[in-house]
Amino acid sequence: MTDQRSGNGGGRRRKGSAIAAIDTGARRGLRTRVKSAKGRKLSSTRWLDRQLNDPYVQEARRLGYRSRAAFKLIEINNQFDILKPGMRVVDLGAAPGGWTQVAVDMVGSKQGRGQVVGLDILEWEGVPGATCLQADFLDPAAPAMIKHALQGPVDAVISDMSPETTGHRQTDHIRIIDLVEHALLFAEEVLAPNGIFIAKVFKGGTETELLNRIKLHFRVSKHAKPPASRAESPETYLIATGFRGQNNAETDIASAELPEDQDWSPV
Ligand SMILES: C[S@@+](CC[C@H](N)C(=O)[O-])C[C@H]1O[C@@H](n2cnc3c(N)ncnc32)[C@H](O)[C@@H]1O
Repeated sequence: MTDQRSGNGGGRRRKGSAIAAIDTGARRGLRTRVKSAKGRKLSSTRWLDRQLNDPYVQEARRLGYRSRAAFKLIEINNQFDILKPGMRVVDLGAAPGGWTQVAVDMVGSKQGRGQVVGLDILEWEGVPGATCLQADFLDPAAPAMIKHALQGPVDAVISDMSPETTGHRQTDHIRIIDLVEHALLFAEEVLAPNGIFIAKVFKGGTETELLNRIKLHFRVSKHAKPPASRAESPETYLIATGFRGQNNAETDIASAELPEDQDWSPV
């Protein structure tokens, strides 16, 4: 995976070796530390301390991943065998780019296979091998912007989008569900038959309506909390596979038009 790495940093990396390194006891250490902090707000010193002691943070730095979140996608993929060479992937809530880097590696877009399009509301640095866009996904023009960048129907829509949390459980829940619903509607438009949808949700909060919709459009749906997801975080991931394919993705993507009053060029 040496040349497939999309970020900074040097050294060679074999497939899965990052996770293997963390698996050897370090993850157990992480769990202990995180549990001890559970329920308490961390001071900036303790936050820094936790960052320095977090093996995922250290491993991300060593391997040139832009975020420790990269390992969540690697672990989800290890568990569900989702991303494969040649796939076309849309990554929502992509900044600073950890998932995008992993997706680029897995589909082989740097070697001319597959395609990765990432989007975030924040300013972010482009990831080599991916088309990186900056826009609010809730902006009505954002789906057209992504479709415009796509070269055909999508195999996986993956969303790690999360709103800024307020600490108020119900507000945070409503905000993330809103993002997931928009991501799901978009996935229903662009996915190829058998496509995959992954989205971050908050535990205990996946609305029945949302789950019913997922069941209608996908053959299998599950929840997963990868080990890299901090134990005290309410986040969990919804994994839906086997898109039933009742759409016009090919035509819809090919005919997407952008409003002219804005600069839509990739970052
Ligand atoms: C947990 S971070 C994603 C980390 C990323 N997956 C990685 O591996 O580096 C969540 C992201 O969701 C983005 N986000 C939240 N609301 C958004 C929106 N309305 N449109 C686009 N991105 C959004 C945030 O800006 C943030 O970068």
